[in-house]
Amino acid sequence: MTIYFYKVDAPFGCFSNFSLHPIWIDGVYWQTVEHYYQAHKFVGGKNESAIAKIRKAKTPAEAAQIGRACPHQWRSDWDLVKLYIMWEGVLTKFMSHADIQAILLSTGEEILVEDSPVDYYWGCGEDRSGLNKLGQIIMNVRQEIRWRKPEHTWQLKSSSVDEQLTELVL
Ligand SMILES: Nc1c(N[C@@H]2O[C@H](COP(=O)(O)O)[C@@H](O)[C@H]2O)[nH]c(=O)[nH]c1=O
Repeated sequence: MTIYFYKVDAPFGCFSNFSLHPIWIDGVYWQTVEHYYQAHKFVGGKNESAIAKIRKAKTPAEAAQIGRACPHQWRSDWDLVKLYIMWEGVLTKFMSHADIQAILLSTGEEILVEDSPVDYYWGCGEDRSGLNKLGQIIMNVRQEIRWRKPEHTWQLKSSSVDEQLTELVL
């Protein structure tokens, strides 16, 4: 069963980047992943003062509004780095908050889809044909957490460390 998420106050709303789960990255505090993601459009760009404005934005919607304005001021490599920035923010979020990490792991192998009616890159768009990059990142993070926390890795539970190493080497 595919799990669709989008609005923070709807089921699986904690998967949205707008959910109020702060993160610390490189000693810097961000109120939400959305604040972190939007601010990074301006790192090394022509208008670095936007970073502080986005960091202080009262809501993730406000952070997005500032971040989406003036695309000509974004860093020139934004399209190259945005997937990595998003992955880092989302991984940090689910590593930092045990309650939502448990919700993520409880989804097993279900497909996760950001059900945005307007975004065909991060979400699936109105007709659900979009790329769903955010859903893909969250599924990747789910697997990453299982690898980092072997107690969640049910596939490996039955075999010993020696057996696992042999499997990896062969
Ligand atoms: N959840 C959610 C949104 N979706 C988020 O917007 C971000 C993409 O922004 P951009 O790259 O600037 O188009 C990304 O984090 C995506 O998950 N947008 C919204 O306006 N409202 C919302 O409730």
